[in-house]
Amino acid sequence: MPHLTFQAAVVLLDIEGTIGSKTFLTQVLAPYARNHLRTYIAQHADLPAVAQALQDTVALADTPNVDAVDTLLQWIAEDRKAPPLKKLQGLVWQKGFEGGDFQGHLYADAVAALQHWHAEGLPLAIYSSGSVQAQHLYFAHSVAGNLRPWFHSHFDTDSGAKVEAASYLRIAQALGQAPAEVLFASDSVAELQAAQIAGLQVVHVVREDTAPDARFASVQSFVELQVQRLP
Ligand SMILES: CSCCC(=O)C(=O)COP(=O)(O)O
Ligand SMILES: [Mg+2]
Repeated sequence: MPHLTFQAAVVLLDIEGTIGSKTFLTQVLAPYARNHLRTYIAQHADLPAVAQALQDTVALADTPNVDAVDTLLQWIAEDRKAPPLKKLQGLVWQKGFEGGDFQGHLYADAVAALQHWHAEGLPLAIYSSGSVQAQHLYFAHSVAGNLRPWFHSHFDTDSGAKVEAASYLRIAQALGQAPAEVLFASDSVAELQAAQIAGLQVVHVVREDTAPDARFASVQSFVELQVQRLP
């Protein structure tokens, strides 16, 4: 039974730890990227997106003069949400998603809530560190089938870092909504703090591997959350 009710014009959702499990990223997607990254880059170095990501990796690297691929592999090991890594991961994962090696993980309660909100005409948007291209793959090849039509918009760190309030203001503007009319759901307290500073409504999603935080209204499952659509 729902015990938390919000009124919103758009629901903006984080992926990892919120609607999908963290372990899918750490146990499935990250190892796949680790195993295929070097070969992928060698075969696609002429693609502008790959060349740009390599250039950005060198610019962001903590240690100068280290091979860009070694830096990227180190970032995978640390689960670093570095934008050039996330862009490259999306490209590397394409074959795995399209070939059926894995499907985007989604919690059953999240699928039910997304389906319900979509059927009610409530626009749904995603804001993830995963690139928009990777998000498209994730939902086109999810455990619940092709859910891409359910989503109105996708945002990644091209809109700014997820821990900066300005990013949420940009997203609200892109959605054509006042910040207060957007509800943001995430497992990350730092993200919720940034979104709240920007004026969004926020809800903390506390899954099995997330520490609760008394500062935020929270749910353990989307079954507990009701969203009434603002006109
Ligand atoms: C959609 S790509 C897979 C998820 C991913 O790479 C990621 O970094 C998820 O981060 P989030 O901001 O959704 O917690
Ligand atoms: Mg997350």
